[in-house]
Amino acid sequence: MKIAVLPGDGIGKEIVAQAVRVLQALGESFEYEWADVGGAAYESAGHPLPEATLKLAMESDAVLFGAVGDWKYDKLERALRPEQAILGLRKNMGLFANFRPAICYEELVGASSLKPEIIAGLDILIVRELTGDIYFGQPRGRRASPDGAFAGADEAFDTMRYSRPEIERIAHVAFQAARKRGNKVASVDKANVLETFQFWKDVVTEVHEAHYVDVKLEHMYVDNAAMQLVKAPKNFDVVVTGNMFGDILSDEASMLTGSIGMLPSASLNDRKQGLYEPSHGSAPDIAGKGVANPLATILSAAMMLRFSLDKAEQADRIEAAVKKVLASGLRTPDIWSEGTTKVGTEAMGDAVVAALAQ
Ligand SMILES: NC(=O)C1=CN([C@@H]2O[C@H](COP(=O)(O)OP(=O)(O)OC[C@H]3O[C@@H](n4cnc5c(N)ncnc54)[C@H](O)[C@@H]3O)[C@@H](O)[C@H]2O)C=CC1
Ligand SMILES: CC(C)CC(=O)C(=O)O
Ligand SMILES: [Mg+2]
Repeated sequence: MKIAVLPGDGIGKEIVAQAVRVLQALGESFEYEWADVGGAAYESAGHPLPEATLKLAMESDAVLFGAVGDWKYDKLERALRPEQAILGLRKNMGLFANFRPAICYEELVGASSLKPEIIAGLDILIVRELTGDIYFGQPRGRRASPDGAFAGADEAFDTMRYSRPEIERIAHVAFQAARKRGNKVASVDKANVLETFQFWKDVVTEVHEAHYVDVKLEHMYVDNAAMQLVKAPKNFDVVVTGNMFGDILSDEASMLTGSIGMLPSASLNDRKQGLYEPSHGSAPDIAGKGVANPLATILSAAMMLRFSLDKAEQADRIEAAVKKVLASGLRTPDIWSEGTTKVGTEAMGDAVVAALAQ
């Protein structure tokens, strides 16, 4: 089985290196092929998603991805900016279903900025639609404002849109995931203001009534959901929402787990092919310092084993090894607290590899 390894930029290289070491320690005969992506590919090939990288990703059984982006590319024309690489991979591979599990490990209850009783035992799953919404909607651009109070002034615009099939398929994914967990789905929208999200709510309701009446469904406006996530996060089981709201809410949810460095993700298409990446970005502020938390990427590799490579037992082994390492008291700076031992990215990788052998 072939894994495309795309480390990307910033801490992407540091954390993916640790995830690959952990995968290699499993004793499986996976084939790995590395390629540049994002800013690194812009430097080496003049484009953030070169054809060869896309071809490799499309032909592989799974993609292990780090992160892309750096402030130094922010003035490039949009098509050449590193972030276009991850957007292009998601669109071209049809990776419409993004799973972001926010689990608070017992040992990290003290690392969260929330009170222990609010987050102890937390296990929620954010199901984010990943190939539609305002991130991909056309038209978009800049122009002279055609009408209104500021007619003639410069303006910029994007388009929020969702089609029925796009909403139906992500709703099915969320309801089916809920059946394997707490049997509860919160569909997050902004139906009180946006036509796109009134449609979202209508279609989710139809899918529910036609196929999943055994699953408890509630609808929640996104502003309320953002508040409820910090007030009473354990009331959630599966959260299903659009691309932009899912992006924002999953970063918020990451702090319920202790750090964004703990939140893995899986992005799947309808062929079981997937891209696996931490939910965070390239963290230019800490890149090159050897302090980034590699656990979100290592846990994403576990999701890859489970969802794309049919190696659920190996996924369990990695997750158990991560728990052992946390129980032993090792912490990267983002999850460090009094009484635990601060280590860097590589030492954390070493510890997970060692725990696998125990
Ligand atoms: N999928 C992707 O490739 C993504 C790329 N980005 C890009 O990443 C760049 C930086 O974006 P930011 O908004 O700063 O978000 P970010 O997620 O990279 O960083 C936000 C904060 O979290 C910290 N952080 C992130 N990952 C960490 C880890 N593993 N261990 C310890 N601390 C960690 C960073 O140091 C920073 O303080 C931008 O160019 C952005 O567009 C952002 C999100 C996703
Ligand atoms: C950089 C964006 C394209 C993506 C993002 O923030 C995410 O997927 O979490
Ligand atoms: Mg994000």
